[in-house]
Amino acid sequence: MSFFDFLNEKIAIDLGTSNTLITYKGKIVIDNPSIISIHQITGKIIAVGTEAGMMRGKINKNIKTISPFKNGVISNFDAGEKMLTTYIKRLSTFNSSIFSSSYNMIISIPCGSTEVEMRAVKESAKRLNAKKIFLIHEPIAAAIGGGIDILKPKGNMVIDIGGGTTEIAVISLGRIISGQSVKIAGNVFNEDIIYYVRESHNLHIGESMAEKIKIKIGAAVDKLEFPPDNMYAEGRDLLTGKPKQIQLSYTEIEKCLDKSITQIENAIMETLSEIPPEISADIYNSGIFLTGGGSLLRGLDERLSKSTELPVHLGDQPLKTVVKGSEIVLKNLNLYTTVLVQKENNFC
Ligand SMILES: Nc1ncnc2c1ncn2[C@@H]1O[C@H](COP(=O)(O)OP(=O)(O)OP(=O)(O)O)[C@@H](O)[C@H]1O
Repeated sequence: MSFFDFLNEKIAIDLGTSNTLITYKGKIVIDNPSIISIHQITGKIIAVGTEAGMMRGKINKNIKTISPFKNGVISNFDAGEKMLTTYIKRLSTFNSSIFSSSYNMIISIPCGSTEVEMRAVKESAKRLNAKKIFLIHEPIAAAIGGGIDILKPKGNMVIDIGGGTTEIAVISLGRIISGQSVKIAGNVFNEDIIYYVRESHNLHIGESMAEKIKIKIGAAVDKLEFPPDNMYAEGRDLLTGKPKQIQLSYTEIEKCLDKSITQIENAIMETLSEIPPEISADIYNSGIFLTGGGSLLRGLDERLSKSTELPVHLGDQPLKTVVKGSEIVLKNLNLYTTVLVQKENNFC
């Protein structure tokens, strides 16, 4: 029996810019928005997760709604820790002593994380009583969660489009050999929609409305086989100040997202142009694995396939791939030790 077998309790965490997912005993037990509402004066937690998300843009000046993670890393330490503590405490529904006992924890982080950011994540986890804390780069976890055997001497390309970052990585023998972490992902798509609606329809919409528009009619190509119906969007008329409703089509949203998607395409092309020819040959045959919530944008796989001239495989449950992969690594540490983040394998 190895050392790792003695560490029984295992928790995998995907601390995403948009969503926090936690697995415990092989099940996803927390799947909530990464948002917390805090009273500005007392510091008291008002709401966490879905409930806090519903409060966004609708609360009084004493209550602040905070997204503690920006571009995948903690930007507000206090709020991030409070949110994580609440979620870990919720695990006591499954094991009443989990918060007082110590456990093994794996946390996925973006490739571009600095030493300081990684230390901050580890420190927060330590204060949550975690015994051993492992870090894993998101694309590695995504590839494993997507069923790719990354330990083989074979090149694989993974693109994970999240809320804050798009992680582009070429992996071989369990290591990222080339890659980029670009700050263009779901949140920027929302900003594009807010800007477009303001400029073209004189309507000021909030973040939640932009998110709804993206999910209901967002598209990456102008011709869809199954186009969504037009939708109504509400906000404040910039000219009269009154509440107003407009109608939007998916082709409008496709146009306003085009610039950001082109930037993602450019980063993919740049990464492809830097890899060794043997790896290029592998990727020519195996194609690209596309995952993360942003990959759900209609027609994005088709568009990326056209621009790269490569097959693009869309994973199922793209919002859960990273945490699933992290969980697999934590359960099989003897096999996957080399894929964990260590100073010497921090390539991207
Ligand atoms: N159907 C959909 N169409 C388009 N975008 C979607 C859809 N569903 C979810 N998203 C977007 O996916 C993003 C969240 O994806 P995901 O949970 O993979 O990211 P994250 O892990 O929170 O972020 P990051 O990896 O950048 O830290 C959000 O921007 C959300 O709006």
